[in-house]
Amino acid sequence: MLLELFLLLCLIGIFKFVISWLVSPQVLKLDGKHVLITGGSSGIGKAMAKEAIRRGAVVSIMARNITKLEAAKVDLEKVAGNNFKPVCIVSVDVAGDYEEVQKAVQKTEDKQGPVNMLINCAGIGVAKTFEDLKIDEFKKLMNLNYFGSVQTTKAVISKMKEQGGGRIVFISSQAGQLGLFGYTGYAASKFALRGLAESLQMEVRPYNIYVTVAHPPDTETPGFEEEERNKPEETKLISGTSGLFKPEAVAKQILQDSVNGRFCSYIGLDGWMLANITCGMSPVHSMCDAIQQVLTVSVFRLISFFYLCHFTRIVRKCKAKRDKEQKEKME
Ligand SMILES: NC(=O)C1=CN([C@@H]2O[C@H](COP(=O)(O)OP(=O)(O)OC[C@H]3O[C@@H](n4cnc5c(N)ncnc54)[C@H](OP(=O)(O)O)[C@@H]3O)[C@@H](O)[C@H]2O)C=CC1
Ligand SMILES: CCCCCCCCCCCCCCCC(=O)[C@@H](N)CO
Repeated sequence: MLLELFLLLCLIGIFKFVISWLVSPQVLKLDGKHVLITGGSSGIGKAMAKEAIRRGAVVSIMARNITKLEAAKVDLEKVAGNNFKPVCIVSVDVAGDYEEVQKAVQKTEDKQGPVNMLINCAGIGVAKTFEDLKIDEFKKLMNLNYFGSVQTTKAVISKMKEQGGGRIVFISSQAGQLGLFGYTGYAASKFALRGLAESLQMEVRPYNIYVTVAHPPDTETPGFEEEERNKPEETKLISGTSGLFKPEAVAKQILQDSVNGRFCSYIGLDGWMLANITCGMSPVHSMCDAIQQVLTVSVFRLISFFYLCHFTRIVRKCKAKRDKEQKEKME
């Protein structure tokens, strides 16, 4: 009995030691730090810019449309109140020419100093069946959602290493954790970010740089409204299980997770389950997270069968409904 207790204590000790060695990020104080946000003129990116300003950061935003950028600048500068710091705006296509992206990043650094936190939020959601998605749409999704993030990250990483630390955030999606109806192009582009982020994290950890991949559910943004217009019924119903969130709540969570140096950022109950079930071999943030993952993976896998059953039924029902409608039309 005593020996068993001793062995158990030893095991806990070793576990604790391993985890503490795996990660020990310090919380990054955003006050006075330069936060650069791609896609910062709308939706989640704009909400993140607001949250960063509230925390005292110096903010730059990049997007293509200059009118939207200027309008966002006015809105964002109101948030700061007495603590006014001008927001730097730069118009650039993050999925375009790499030299242009480099120049754009340089412009923000000339004004606001070296980037302490990069948030890759420029992206687009397109929901269509595999058959309906055009090859050009597949390419556009990968080009913007994946390569866009590669380009801006590449443009900041060397200086961030030299500075001795920082944060990189990739905005993926819950559709970057599981594939679902309508997202053959979109989910692939978001899954790609995870491979990039895991590999990059291993490379840059010795430089005190922490990478975060955020997996938001449906969020009420202009981009989401646009995506909803011709979204298949199946995608709407399946995504709907995770609910619809406010950009402010999503942004707050992601920023908090990034300053804490967490690899995975999620929100909501489904988000929590998905984060645990898809943890794979991603970096672990704390003892608490490690225990949660070890204990919940198999239970959540079991629960996932019920979700999958539910999704299969949705797909079958929608097909039956469509077949019936088509038959009625023919008659
Ligand atoms: N809303 C949702 O339900 C969810 C969204 N996400 C992800 O969050 C991110 C933001 O989404 P959301 O806030 O809804 O999107 P919005 O459409 O509201 O905002 C997108 C932003 O990205 C900018 N942008 C788009 N294309 C480019 C480009 N080529 N170069 C530079 N900037 C660009 C847009 O400005 P401009 O057009 O002027 O360039 C805009 O500022 C996306 O990556 C999306 O996939 C993830 C999960 C859920
Ligand atoms: C234990 C198992 C738990 C399983 C939970 C499953 C929940 C699945 C919901 C998937 C939602 C996908 C939303 C994508 C939103 C998005 O990225 C677009 N709106 C972008 O515009």
